[in-house]
Amino acid sequence: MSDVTYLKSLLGVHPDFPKKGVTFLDIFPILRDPVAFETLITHLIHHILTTNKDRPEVIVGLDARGFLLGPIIAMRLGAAFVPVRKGGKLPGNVEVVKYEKEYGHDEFEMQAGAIQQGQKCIVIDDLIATGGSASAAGELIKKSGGVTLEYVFIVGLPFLNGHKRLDGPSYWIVEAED
Ligand SMILES: O=P(O)(O)OC[C@H]1O[C@H](OP(=O)(O)OP(=O)(O)O)[C@H](O)[C@@H]1O
Ligand SMILES: Nc1ncnc2[nH]cnc12
Repeated sequence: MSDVTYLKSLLGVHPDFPKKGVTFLDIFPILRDPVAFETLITHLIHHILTTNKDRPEVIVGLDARGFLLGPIIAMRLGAAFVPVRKGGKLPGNVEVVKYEKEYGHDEFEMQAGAIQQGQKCIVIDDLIATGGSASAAGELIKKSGGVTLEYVFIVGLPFLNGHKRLDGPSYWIVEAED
């Protein structure tokens, strides 16, 4: 079985969560299986290193499920990890961007000075739906002077066209069907 088939087989599928009409795709069964989790991380590292000719200097993980992947990937690549958090949770000076997502709206923040001018960044999250969250993270990176090499996800919902809103290339391992 390929990595992709294996990881897809473990995804949880929850119709009408968190609200009617949304089918929630749950990555936690992958994290509960240590072999699957290792497969996932190795797949993402291999993808990042073979697709980007520049080595990433910063892995930007999105609140909350991007926090489960970003630090592991950053450590394996010898890169910095920088969190993008929901509004009001980070101390000190922050950059702020408001955004719409598949089932509501929110606010993302990044600590001022977390990314140095010109640093090469990869955005990591569990899933891209409308692309609102990832594009807000891209805006925060730009405001901080960073450059986004790629947006990387476990799951993509390409029928929602979220990837078309991003200012750079994107990749997902598993494609969800409409
Ligand atoms: O492409 P979008 O339409 O923006 O949707 C994708 C985002 O939605 C989910 O996070 P959520 O905001 O639900 O936060 P959580 O991780 O704290 O549950 C998911 O983890 C992505 O970050
Ligand atoms: N369909 C979905 N499943 C899981 N997380 C999501 N975030 C936004 N849309 C989602």
